[in-house]
Amino acid sequence: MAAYEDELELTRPGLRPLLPRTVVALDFDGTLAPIVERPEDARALPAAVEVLSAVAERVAQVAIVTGRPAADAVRLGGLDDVPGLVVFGHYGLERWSSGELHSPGETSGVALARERVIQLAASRHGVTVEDKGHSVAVHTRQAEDPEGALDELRLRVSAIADDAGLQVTPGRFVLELRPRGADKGVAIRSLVSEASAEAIIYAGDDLGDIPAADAVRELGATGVVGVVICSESGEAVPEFRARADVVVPGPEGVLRALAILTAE
Ligand SMILES: O=P(O)(O)OC[C@H]1O[C@H](O[C@H]2O[C@H](CO)[C@@H](O)[C@H](O)[C@H]2O)[C@H](O)[C@@H](O)[C@@H]1O
Repeated sequence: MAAYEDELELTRPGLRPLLPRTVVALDFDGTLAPIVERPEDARALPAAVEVLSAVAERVAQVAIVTGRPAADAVRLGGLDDVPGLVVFGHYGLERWSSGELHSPGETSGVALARERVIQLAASRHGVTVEDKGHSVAVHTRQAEDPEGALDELRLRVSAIADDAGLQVTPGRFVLELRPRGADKGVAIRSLVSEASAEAIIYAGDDLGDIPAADAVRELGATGVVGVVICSESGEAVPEFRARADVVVPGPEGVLRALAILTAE
């Protein structure tokens, strides 16, 4: 237990006094919610609401920044009980706070992409499509050879994205087709700016979290103290782990680190 505390304090000495002026931002899948076979079965750890509520009392802002629709993350996490929580969904395209969702209108190109990836998945055992409204995700975790299936699909999904005017965001056994422009780095910068924060803690694990980690570093150059936590439950991508100050054992480790950091 002391190890996290030591690591967090050693990584950024003086972080604790800055907590009232700190933003704590977390990814959802793999960071608050353990990875599961089917996206619809993901749930935040039962302790998440209690820990995040306690953190919210000590810091300037608690936020979730996820590739999921914001409302899905709130529902799957039971997060509407966390005071003052802000949830950026679709990598920042959507914003949820105090029960209100701000979401853009229909995103052009998604209907075409949806139709084409459903066709693609239909002939491939274990390849599934998650329809997220503003984006679609092609998952291979349930295929016999998830990595092989992902590799086989990359070029085809890329061609569909080009035709639909969308971008492909790869992740763990998933290729997402989504509107260009939003990324987790933009979301992190706006959270820090809105809160006039002097410190930012970000926890994540996947490729989509890299822009957030890079934003933390860029903000560091402007004097904002930053800590990047990698949630490692056996699947964190090396590119994100390499950017982390602290590696903790999965969602339980993330909650424990936050509880230690914000303990009185
Ligand atoms: O930004 P995140 O909150 O990490 O969301 C990224 C994507 O996560 C989800 O997929 C991942 O988790 C699933 C459930 O554990 C797992 O089955 C899948 O293999 C992972 O890639 C989610 O389904 C996507 O929509 C998110 O964009």
